[in-house]
Amino acid sequence: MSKFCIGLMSGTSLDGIDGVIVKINEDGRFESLIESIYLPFSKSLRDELKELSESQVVNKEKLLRYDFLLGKLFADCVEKLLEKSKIDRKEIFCIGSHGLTVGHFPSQKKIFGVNTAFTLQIGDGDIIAEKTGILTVSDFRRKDMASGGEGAPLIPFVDKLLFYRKDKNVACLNIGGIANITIIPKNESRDLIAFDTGPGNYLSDLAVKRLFGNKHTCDLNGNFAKKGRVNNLLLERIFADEYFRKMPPKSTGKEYFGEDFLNFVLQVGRHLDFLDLFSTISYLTPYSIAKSIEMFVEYEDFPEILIVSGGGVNNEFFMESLKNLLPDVDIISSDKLGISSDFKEAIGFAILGFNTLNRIPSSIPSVTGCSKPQILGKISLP
Ligand SMILES: Nc1ncnc2c1ncn2[C@@H]1O[C@H](COP(=O)(O)OP(=O)(O)OP(=O)(O)O)[C@@H](O)[C@H]1O
Ligand SMILES: CC(=O)N[C@H]1[C@@H]2OC[C@@H](O2)[C@@H](O)[C@@H]1O[C@H](C)C(=O)O
Repeated sequence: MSKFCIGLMSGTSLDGIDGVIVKINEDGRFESLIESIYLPFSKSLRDELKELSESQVVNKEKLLRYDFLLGKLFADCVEKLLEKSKIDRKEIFCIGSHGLTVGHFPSQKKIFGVNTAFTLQIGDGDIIAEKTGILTVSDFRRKDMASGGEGAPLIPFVDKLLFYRKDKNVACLNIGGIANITIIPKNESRDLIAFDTGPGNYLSDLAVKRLFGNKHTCDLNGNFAKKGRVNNLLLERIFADEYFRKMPPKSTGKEYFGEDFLNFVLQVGRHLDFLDLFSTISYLTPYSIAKSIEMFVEYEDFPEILIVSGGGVNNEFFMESLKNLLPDVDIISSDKLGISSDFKEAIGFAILGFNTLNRIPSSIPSVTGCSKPQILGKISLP
């Protein structure tokens, strides 16, 4: 019998909460999207979350209170989903909640002789379970990290489930705050490869505000970027960043491709016209994605189709640049294949929650570098 599951996601763009109700069959296969909702954060909440997730100095009390606050906002999102869908909460098998990442430090650092690496997503699962009365799985990344993995990306499991094809190598690209890809070889005996390619909407959102004023929350449809000309010298200088040279598994975050990175680019490109400067910053996203895919040119896994999701699908400059950079790849939005590009990750966390409760491992060693496939997350009983 298939089951209703709820997925909740709040990503690195800090724009709001995506929530879905999906139907999953007993083998763990996605059947259909039943309901979806997007709850944007207010401007002042965004600013607080930005401070919390970017500042090096953490206000302990603020961190803990926001852990609670987000738990409550995620629970509100569940209530809205139930109301909209008219589904009784007793019919929901589980909630899978990603939370909101406030820190992600996957590279090893020795403290008191011990190698450490960890990640933190807030929006406590206990609060969600208590307020909704529904079994909740949260905190998905830490078990992977505990076994030596990067803790990200986790959606590749879902990408394979949704998009695997026998006849073609497929790549799934999500352009969220950070961009990431999953390469799914048609030859099932080959390993899945997935990693964060680098910047995504977050860097573009920061740059648009800095260069064109705070009234802009993003580069709507890529309109500013389309007006400028990419400066190749600046592009090569910023593409020289060591993250782009690293081999997968690798993951990154706003700590890396955020304010500090933007300050560096603005400093190096200070002599440029604002539109050209912005176009170049923006171009770094499709350029680094295309270069990541080109790495596979010599391999049998080179993707013939690129299925794109995430808010970046709406950025025409990103999409047009990708098409020019990858002329041999068929680039389509996941919407064309029946998976909402806005809600793919929320759908993913509903599936990951279902996996946990069915003891299905969701992390993949070839993707995150964990020592063995892990059953992820923490379970909060209602
Ligand atoms: N019409 C549009 N034009 C340009 N950009 C857009 C448009 N609509 C959404 N975006 C971009 O998409 C972003 C939100 O993307 P998304 O919801 O995929 O991010 P996320 O889930 O926070 O990211 P992540 O996958 O990194 O966790 C916005 O911050 C904005 O930059
Ligand atoms: C630590 C963290 O929150 N990482 C996110 C982030 O946003 C995109 C990219 O960086 C990806 O690695 C990941 O999210 C998706 C949902 C994932 O785990 O697949």
